Amino acid sequence: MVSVSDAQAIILNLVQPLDHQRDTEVVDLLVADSRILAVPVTSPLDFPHWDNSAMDGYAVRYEDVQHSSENPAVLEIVEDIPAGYQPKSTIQPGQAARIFTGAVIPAGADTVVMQEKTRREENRVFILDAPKPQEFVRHKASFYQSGTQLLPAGIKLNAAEIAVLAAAQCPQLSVYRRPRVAIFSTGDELMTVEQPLQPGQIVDSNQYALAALVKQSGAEPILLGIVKDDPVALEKVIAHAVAIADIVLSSGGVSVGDYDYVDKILESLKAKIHIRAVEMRPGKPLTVATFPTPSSPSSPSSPPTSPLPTPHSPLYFGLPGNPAAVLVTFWRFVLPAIKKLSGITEGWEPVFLKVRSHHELRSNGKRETYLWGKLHLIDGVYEFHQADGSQSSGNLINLAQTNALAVLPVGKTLIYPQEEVQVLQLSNG
Ligand SMILES: Nc1nc2c(c(=O)[nH]1)N[C@H]1C(S)=C(S)[C@@H](COP(=O)(O)OP(=O)(O)OC[C@H]3O[C@@H](n4cnc5c(N)ncnc54)[C@H](O)[C@@H]3O)O[C@H]1N2
Ligand code: MOO
Ligand SMILES: [Mg+2]
Repeated sequence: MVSVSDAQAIILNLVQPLDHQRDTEVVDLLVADSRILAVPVTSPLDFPHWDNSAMDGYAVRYEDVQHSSENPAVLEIVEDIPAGYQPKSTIQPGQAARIFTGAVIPAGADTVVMQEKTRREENRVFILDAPKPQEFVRHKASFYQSGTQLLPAGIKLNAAEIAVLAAAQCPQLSVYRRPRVAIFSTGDELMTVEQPLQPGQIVDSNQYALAALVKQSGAEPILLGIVKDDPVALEKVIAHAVAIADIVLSSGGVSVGDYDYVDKILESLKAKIHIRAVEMRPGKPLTVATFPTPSSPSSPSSPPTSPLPTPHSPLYFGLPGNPAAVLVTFWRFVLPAIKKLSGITEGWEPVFLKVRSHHELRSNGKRETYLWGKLHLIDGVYEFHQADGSQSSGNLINLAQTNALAVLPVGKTLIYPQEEVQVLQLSNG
């Protein structure tokens, strides 16, 4: 059994990020949000493109107005310059141009006086207060110099990056393709959400949970359905899954029961098993394996998803079947792996915050324990509230609305109310 931190290190070490040449696609800017930029972007444009005004007011020569606080300068207005127009005149001593925010500074002027510090009389303006030299001029290239790197590869495109790319006139971009994550559930007791349940049967909620988690991570879920606890059926699905996906997630069948076949089949398919159990609760029986190359081509009876180009090295997670264990192991281990695979160059690891606990929190101290609940903001300070009801890994119901997991390290059995506790903040919260 490995510790949680060793498991994280082993897993991240196994992840081969997508290739910046082979694993990319071109997308329109309007649908590029949340994608990962695959090539650095440079622009032939300076930002600002030209000296422009930061205020509505008057473009002036500083030397004309420097003593205006004691003795207001009176300047002749020679031109009106709204945003979007190229000025025609060169401002001479004793002259000014009416100018508006974002408009091009005319030649000869070097300073803008805001409107509120002036008085207008027909085509003359009185400067009532001396500005600072070059005040309210946004200088050409002062935000960005053309030809230098505008955005690096490996970043997620959110609203700010999309705005930058739009301003730099990039209507299309090269981004990493979405990682492909195959998902299936194992168990004779499992039914889909539409099927009537007979005694002993339950709904395969893990498939739905994992599909949502994978989609939220930016990856593409490939749903392979429910597989019976039957070695032949399992072997066929696993072989297919590793041929078509970057990451495979199965749930169930990784403990020591007579019908827990996943590890044996991975071995028969020549997978290398790196982790069989992790010192955590929930989530102890977690299998992590790699397939150096896809073990077989896509079988004819499988869904029509084309194989990934070889070589690719799929990473297999055999998640425990208990519903809480599935969510916790996804958040703790699978999500960082998807992030690293996706081409993001940094920040794959989970984010832990130190907050105070509202309640007493308990663990048996034997495994690193993850308790689910909610972060509340109390007077600007986060407080962790454990979910009411059972923290059994078979209980899915009180996981609804979870936005954080409190973490009690091995050996820690009790956290007092108001004591500090580490929490894993969940991005879906
Ligand atoms: N003798 C031992 N028994 C168990 C151990 C152990 O160390 N020794 N570990 C326990 C822990 S901890 C966990 S977690 C589970 C993991 O079991 P498996 O991964 O083998 O999963 P299953 O046996 O197939 O199912 C466990 C449980 O989860 C329900 N389940 C399974 N799949 C789904 C699904 N897709 N959707 C909803 N619920 C699902 C299943 O019905 C079982 O109730 O093993 C413990 N046992
Ligand atoms: O470790 Mo298991 O996931 O608690 O039920
Ligand atoms: Mg089992």
